[in-house]
Amino acid sequence: MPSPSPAPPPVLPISEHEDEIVAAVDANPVVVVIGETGSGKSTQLSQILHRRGYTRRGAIAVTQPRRVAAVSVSRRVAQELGVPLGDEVGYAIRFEDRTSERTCIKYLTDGILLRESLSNPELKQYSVIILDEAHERSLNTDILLGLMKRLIKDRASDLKVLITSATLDGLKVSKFFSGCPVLNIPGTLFPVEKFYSTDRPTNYIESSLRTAIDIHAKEPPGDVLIFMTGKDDIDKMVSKLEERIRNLEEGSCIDALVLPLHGSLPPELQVRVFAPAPPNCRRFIVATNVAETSLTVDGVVFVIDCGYVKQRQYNPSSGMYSLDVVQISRVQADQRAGRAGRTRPGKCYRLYPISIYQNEFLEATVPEIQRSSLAGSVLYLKSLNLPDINILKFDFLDPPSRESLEDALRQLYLIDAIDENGQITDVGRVMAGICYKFL
Ligand SMILES: Nc1ncnc2c1ncn2[C@@H]1O[C@H](COP(=O)(O)OP(=O)(O)OP(=O)(O)O)[C@@H](O)[C@H]1O
Repeated sequence: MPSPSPAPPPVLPISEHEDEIVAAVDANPVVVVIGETGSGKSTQLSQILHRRGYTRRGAIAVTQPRRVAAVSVSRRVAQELGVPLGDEVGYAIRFEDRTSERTCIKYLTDGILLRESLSNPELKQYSVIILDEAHERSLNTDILLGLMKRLIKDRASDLKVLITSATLDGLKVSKFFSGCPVLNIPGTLFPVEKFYSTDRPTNYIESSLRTAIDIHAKEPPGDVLIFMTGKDDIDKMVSKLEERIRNLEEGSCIDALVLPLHGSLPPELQVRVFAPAPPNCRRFIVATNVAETSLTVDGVVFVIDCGYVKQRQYNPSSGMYSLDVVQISRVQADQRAGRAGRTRPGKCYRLYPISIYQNEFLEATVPEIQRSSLAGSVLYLKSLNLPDINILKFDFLDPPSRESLEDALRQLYLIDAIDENGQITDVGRVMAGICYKFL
């Protein structure tokens, strides 16, 4: 089968800093790369290092906190290099491994990299590990940050680690990695104009609907990405939006197609959003925060951001999780806005006043590690058999509370996963394998 014809290489802000990036990577085991949304971190860094010979000794792994991002970014990189997906460029996500022995650029979820390190703690198959979207502060990425810190001591001569983020506090990460260099890549590709509401709406679904219909009626062609908090809101939004579009006067607007996008959608339905829009048709993509980072949906010009997200919160005193709708952080708001302006100028409608963005939103999302049960992660760390590891003193970028670490140890002891000395049991090892099989 002939290879797909290569897309013209984009001149992205990051491409203009290729020499500087390569010089920093040549000279240091760890480099932090901070770049604005759409500057090219996810798609270009791996290609730059591949071009400069870093795949001669091993593959480049690029982690993503979300499956849909691992698939879509690897697809884009394969397209840019003009190779079939699964050959030199591939991806590995839960239940799906699209790589071969020839794969030298591999996109994978952070959970899959953790699973790989269970059977191969030194991750010798990789010459470069890029932890992408570190600002998301997923639990798995935070554990990987700690593991990378150990790993580069053992593999200082043959492993490079890059940590990339749109907004992560570079100095803090640099300090964590003993003062490693931080490269700030300025510049975005296209401008995104931001509009704020004067008040917080009482009903964000209704307000998003009104804004979407307004765009459809008044704005030139361009797809609309609408952020909702979860599947239930998305289902409601999709059916109401379809109904309102049906009720518009015939011929008053171009055609419309409404597509949901969330983590529990089967992959074949998720990828529908990456297919080109039918001619003369505006697509409305109604998504959770799976669309917040790394994704480029070609055609998206307008973003509607309700300012909320559904977040799991663990309470170690009760041992219970709650699922709460909470305000997003400024980092998340900027990531959401950054989904527009990637292939052309865009507009972002924030359904909250600028004062809320500036004064009420937290600067960054609370790291998942500080709001999760750590039983699975502690079990994982124990199963690695790392020498001299003390879980209560494991080197985390933002350490979880002692209470949640002790809670995790207690829970693991109660289910016989560790013994009274804190050593992992045979049962614990089986459990760790099962946990990470499903990541
Ligand atoms: N599937 C795609 N279709 C069209 N253009 C794309 C696609 N994927 C990437 N691009 C182009 O490449 C640019 C860089 O994308 P990339 O994902 O590498 O940026 P990034 O810096 O990682 O952004 P973010 O931090 O927002 O994830 C986009 O702004 C867009 O112009």
